[in-house]
Amino acid sequence: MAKLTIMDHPLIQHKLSLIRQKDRGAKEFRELVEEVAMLMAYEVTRHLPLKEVEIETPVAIAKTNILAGKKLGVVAILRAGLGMISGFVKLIPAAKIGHIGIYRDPDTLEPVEYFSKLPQDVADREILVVDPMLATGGSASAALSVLKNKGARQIKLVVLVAAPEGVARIQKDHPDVEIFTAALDEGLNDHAYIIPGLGDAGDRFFGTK
Ligand SMILES: O=c1ccn([C@@H]2O[C@H](COP(=O)(O)O)[C@@H](O)[C@H]2O)c(=O)[nH]1
Ligand SMILES: O=P(O)(O)OP(=O)(O)O
Ligand SMILES: [Mg+2]
Repeated sequence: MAKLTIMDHPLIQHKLSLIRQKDRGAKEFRELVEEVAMLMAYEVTRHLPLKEVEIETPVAIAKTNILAGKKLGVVAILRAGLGMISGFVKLIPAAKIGHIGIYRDPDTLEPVEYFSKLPQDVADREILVVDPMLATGGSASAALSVLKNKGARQIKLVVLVAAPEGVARIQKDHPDVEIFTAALDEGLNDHAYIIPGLGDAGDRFFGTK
């Protein structure tokens, strides 16, 4: 079963509380999502392999560590996932970026795919899929299937807020995909919005409602 990690770093928790507040304007919302995404990128890359190299400091030769060069990709589920990309890329500038466009049909709540553009070598990269909200899990499950159909095998899912229903869906459909979230909320309302959640992340980020 997919492992679930709740990122309880105090800075992540504090900033998420600010993001959740309904009167938070789009400007601050965007800034905070970027900051939290950066902190999450820091946590989710803890396992990256290092290699020892020799460098010359102003004082002496030092044996020290650098990243071993594992290839990474960050894939945003549009639109809301776009908001997390800049935070990830600030910490992992060499990562390639992919986009998968999915919206939820407002009546059926089923995911509707409308776009996909991924790095060509997606199968050779560790892929970090980002979307602020994991509600029913339909969107993330569909995005993970798109990636697997293109050959991706090492995938992690990174969200700001998850509902237990969404976690269960990913653990059932994609038991190999580790999930990272800043919060595990109570559940879903009748329109499949996360309670208490933060509303529609895409609309809040882009100011479309
Ligand atoms: O509270 C919410 C719930 C969902 N979203 C948006 O929907 C998808 C995820 O929904 P699933 O039911 O898991 O498919 C996510 O991409 C968000 O864009 C939301 O913003 N707020
Ligand atoms: O999942 P949705 O329908 O909320 O899509 P978007 O991220 O474009 O708001
Ligand atoms: Mg939306």
